[in-house]
Amino acid sequence: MIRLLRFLSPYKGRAAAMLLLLFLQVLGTLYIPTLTADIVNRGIVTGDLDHIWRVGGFMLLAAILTAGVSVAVTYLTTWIFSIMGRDIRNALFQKSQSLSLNEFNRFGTASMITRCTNDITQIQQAYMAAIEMLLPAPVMTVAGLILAFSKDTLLAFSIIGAMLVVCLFAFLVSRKALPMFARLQSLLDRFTRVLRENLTGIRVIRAFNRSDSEKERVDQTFTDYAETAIRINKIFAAMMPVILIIMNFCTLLIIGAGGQRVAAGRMQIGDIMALIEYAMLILYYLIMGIMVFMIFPRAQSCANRVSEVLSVQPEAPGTPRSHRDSNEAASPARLELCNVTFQYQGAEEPVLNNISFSAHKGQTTAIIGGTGSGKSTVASLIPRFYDIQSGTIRIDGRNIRHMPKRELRDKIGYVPQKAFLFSGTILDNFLHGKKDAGMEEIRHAAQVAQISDFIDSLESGYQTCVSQGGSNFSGGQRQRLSIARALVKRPEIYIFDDSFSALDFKTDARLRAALREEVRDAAVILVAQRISTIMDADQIVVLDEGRVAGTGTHRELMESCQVYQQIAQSQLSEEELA
Ligand SMILES: Nc1ncnc2c1ncn2[C@@H]1O[C@H](COP(=O)(O)OP(=O)(O)OP(=O)(O)O)[C@@H](O)[C@H]1O
Repeated sequence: MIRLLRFLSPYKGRAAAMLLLLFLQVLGTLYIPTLTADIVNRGIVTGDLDHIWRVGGFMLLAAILTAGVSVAVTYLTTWIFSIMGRDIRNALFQKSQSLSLNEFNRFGTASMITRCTNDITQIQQAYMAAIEMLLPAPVMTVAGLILAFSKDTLLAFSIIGAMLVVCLFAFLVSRKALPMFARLQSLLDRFTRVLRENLTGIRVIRAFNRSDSEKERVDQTFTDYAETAIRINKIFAAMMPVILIIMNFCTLLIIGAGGQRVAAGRMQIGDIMALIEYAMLILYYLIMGIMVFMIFPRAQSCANRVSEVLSVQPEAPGTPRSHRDSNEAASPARLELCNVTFQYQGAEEPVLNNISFSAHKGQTTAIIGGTGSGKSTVASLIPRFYDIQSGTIRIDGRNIRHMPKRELRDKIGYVPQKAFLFSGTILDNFLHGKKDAGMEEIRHAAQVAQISDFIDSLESGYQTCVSQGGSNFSGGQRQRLSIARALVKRPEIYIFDDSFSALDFKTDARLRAALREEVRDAAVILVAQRISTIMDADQIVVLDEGRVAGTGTHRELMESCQVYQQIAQSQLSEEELA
């Protein structure tokens, strides 16, 4: 919690004003009982009406001012911590964008969503409660006790006695409640994860007739969360009557003992009223302070989870350099992979071993291989979604580790295996490729991607709404829209990660023909499963269990590479093979 206070620094002035006003609010709150005692002792008891009016008017003014100050404190507290929450969320989001996929996977999407939403809300609420309830507590207690002692020593000690009983009781309650708060947070993570899985995987669940068992699983998650929350609330529900009994008992004690002292002439009646109010204020703030202490561990565990993400040092960030090193010789290749070895975090062995190939401007380099041979992994290493363990990847002779990620990714148009569209309009999705793209460029990209006829046939054309993830389009349409989005960007390197798989053969062929013209200045990396998609490529890299089994053209590989021959034989007819 302390570490996150750095997010307050831009609002130091307002925070200082808030603390000053809070102090004034406490003073005002304590001043009113003193005036009450004065009215009773010197006005009511002596029948001095003037004194009652004078002090009563003053008391009204003090009450109005204190109320005004308290509104200002609440306003400032809410403003500061809402803005602070926004800033933490922004920082967390930006951090999550800068993490490598390895680092991101360590937290998981569901947990990242909980950290960005609920965790920060918990932190905000804890800070606000601390300001409004915890901070005034010591001032209120010390000042209240001083005032109580100034009225009567014995009765002031009875207030201290009540405070000790409240503290002991709160200690016993907190021992039970604190572990439950920690459990509640991890249950919330599970809750988000299961819910997300069920909502995104709804089709699979229905197709496999798993609705009932999934319903049970979701229900169990909700129940676990609800039961823990109910157990916590029960503890608090039981706590409140006990605390009220302690407060009432303290009031009775003050009235009983105070009455005897008034009868003995050692105390005035108004002092009893003041003492009761001091006792109530002290006990109220003490209880509120204790409550805040109880919600603090939960907020602390949320703050730890947020800080954990914020403090991640980017994995082997490399040193951005604007120029080539002396050992980074100018290379004719646009993209070069030299002895690249890569292992996923937590995996037992590397998925790629000593991969080397070069891709040239104006040429298509295809990557083919069996499922799980590492094709998509190669594609994801080029934009540095993951960092390699050994070897080098160069673009125009520059090691990609020495390039700022933004510069690197500006050079790349990446079309992922699973086409992903953002919610918004078709046009918005194209503009993701290039913010300032004109309509001409966009139409041209759509034509090359063989999707312009389809868009034109839609009633709202480029303004057609895209649902979350692009679910209102077919797989093939989503793929072509994703390809068009990459084309709008006009990058130096295109990476198509099995992005033609959902297209029929005719569209696939037409798209590749149009693409050849379009990408003359760029290097194209084309990952595919279908041999017909890559047969015409200038160069084909064959992967087998994370190693290069052969490199060459279709004709060369048909003669020299056994793995390629097997793939070709399984897919092509006798005629095509001949
Ligand atoms: N995030 C990950 N963490 C751990 N292992 C992974 C991860 N992603 C992929 N793998 C493993 O790496 C290997 C290569 O996967 P990759 O997706 O690159 O294969 P592929 O050749 O593209 O397969 P396909 O054609 O089926 O898409 C697989 O064995 C896979 O299990």
